[in-house]
Amino acid sequence: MTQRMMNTVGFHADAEHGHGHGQFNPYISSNGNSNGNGHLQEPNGHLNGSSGVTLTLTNGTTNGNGVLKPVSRPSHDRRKSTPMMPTFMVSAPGKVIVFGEHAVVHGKAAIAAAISLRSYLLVTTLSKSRRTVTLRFPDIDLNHTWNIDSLPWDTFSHPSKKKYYYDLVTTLDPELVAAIQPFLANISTDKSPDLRKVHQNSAGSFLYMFLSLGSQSFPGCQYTLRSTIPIGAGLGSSATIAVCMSAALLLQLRTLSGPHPDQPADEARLQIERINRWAFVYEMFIHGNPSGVDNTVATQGKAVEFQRTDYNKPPTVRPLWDFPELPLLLVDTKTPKSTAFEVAKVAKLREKHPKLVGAILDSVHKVTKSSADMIEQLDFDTNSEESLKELGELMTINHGLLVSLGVSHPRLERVRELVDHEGIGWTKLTGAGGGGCSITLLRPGVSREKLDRLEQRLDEEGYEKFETTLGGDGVGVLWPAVLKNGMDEDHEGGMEIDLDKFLSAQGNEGVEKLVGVHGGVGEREGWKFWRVES
Ligand SMILES: Nc1ncnc2c1ncn2[C@@H]1O[C@H](COP(=O)(O)OP(=O)(O)O)[C@@H](O)[C@H]1O
Ligand SMILES: C[C@@](O)(CCOP(=O)(O)O)CC(=O)O
Repeated sequence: MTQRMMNTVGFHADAEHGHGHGQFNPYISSNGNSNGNGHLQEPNGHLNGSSGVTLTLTNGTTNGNGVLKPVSRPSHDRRKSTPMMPTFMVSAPGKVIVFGEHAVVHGKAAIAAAISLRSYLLVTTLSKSRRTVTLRFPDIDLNHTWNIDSLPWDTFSHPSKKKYYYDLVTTLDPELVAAIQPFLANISTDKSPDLRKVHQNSAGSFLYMFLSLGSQSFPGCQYTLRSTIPIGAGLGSSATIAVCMSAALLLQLRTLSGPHPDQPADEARLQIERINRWAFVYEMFIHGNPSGVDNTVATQGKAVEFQRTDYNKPPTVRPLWDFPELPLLLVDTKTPKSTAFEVAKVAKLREKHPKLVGAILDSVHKVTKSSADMIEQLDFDTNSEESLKELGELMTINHGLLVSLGVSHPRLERVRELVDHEGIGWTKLTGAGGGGCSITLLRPGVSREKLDRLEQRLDEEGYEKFETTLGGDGVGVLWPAVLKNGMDEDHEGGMEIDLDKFLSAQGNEGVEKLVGVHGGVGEREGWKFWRVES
């Protein structure tokens, strides 16, 4: 029988959610109206922007579990101070592109699936008197603090520039990018030029989003990120950070409803859409010309067919609910690459040979569409050699087309060669190429001996093998940051995740054990997700 991943990951009856600590509710203010979708409207009929939301929500109180409850007050009341937000956490998954990378940047279709490796962002609100915002990204040795009041709010809030949380932003405004530059100048001056550039890029993406969405009244806070995804390996690490940051800021601004157990799928979809839109802005700053597929999968999770034909419009995203649990081997070449560089290389090649490269991109598109059709056929069976062979052949073709676009790497070709030599399966690069990761669809019934031999060779040659499942949940929220993790629990059976614990968790295992969405034992109580699967 065909094994379908959707049965194995992340699906629980709603009744299991919403108990324990911190459940979100749509926040309807006393003077704001709901538009029927649980979204706030200003009296003038417009949806609130970030500043509007801050205003209308300052009358919320918590129920002791960090759940905000709307409280009515007459409109002439003095504005009261916002109760301090509990420390909370957001998380987003990495991805593999199964078909269609690079072609997707040029308007063709791609299929991508979420993986179980994830990024985790802890958001700590500071006391009212501390007017600073800090990025703490220990994985890349970045720790930088700005004074909130010194940031260029005037430039970003000018009526000709101001953007709201519901806006679709498809290009970066050069004037706003320029306004940020002075605030990047003194970052990591003691680090190597390359690392400094990475830090400035991360910080720039953050500031662009923070200044676009926030306002000067934003509380002081610290954003601490840890990730179990290898950086720059083609598994969408940057998109996970983009999604975590977007979700965190939108939650801080209280512009999101949910996630909560009885949330209608349509409403959940809208929240996901909003998070995704701002994650795309972050990605634009990091990569220049992203397709949006990475942030879409990191937000929505599961597996999707994605296509963006017009960059001024949202992409077409078709969830592949029945995406099969493919027997995949994920190999990291441990060769760093730059997505921006590889994407620019293909664009240059296309400029030089428009017809030829156009034909290659069209072929990739056809491969992607054929594989989507194949996967969705009822008789596709992950235990059948025939089904896997058909899909595997499409992977081989896709890889060949990527080679002809010039984005493979000798280390990727070496994996393919080793796999082909043993007749173990079908291999293609995944992500931007130029290094990074490959995926191999394993042929059923391959002997353990052959697999061991391959693993030994890969090990000897400095490759790293990852075990991951495909199609897990998208962006998740832990509000407040309290978890049952079998460690040092309090009398209520939960453990507060504080900054020190988070920073001192040892390696990927330590992070997973402390805060992991799954923690190795299925979905954990506490983490909540926007459910869009209907
Ligand atoms: N754990 C992390 N902590 C901080 N920043 C990260 C982390 N992982 C990724 N990034 C950011 O994402 C960039 C890598 O993105 P990219 O080149 O697209 O690789 P990937 O293929 O993994 O997405 C890094 O340069 C950094 O800016
Ligand atoms: C090459 C591309 O299709 C995927 C890049 O993925 P990654 O950054 O290598 O994880 C670019 C994009 O879709 O924006």
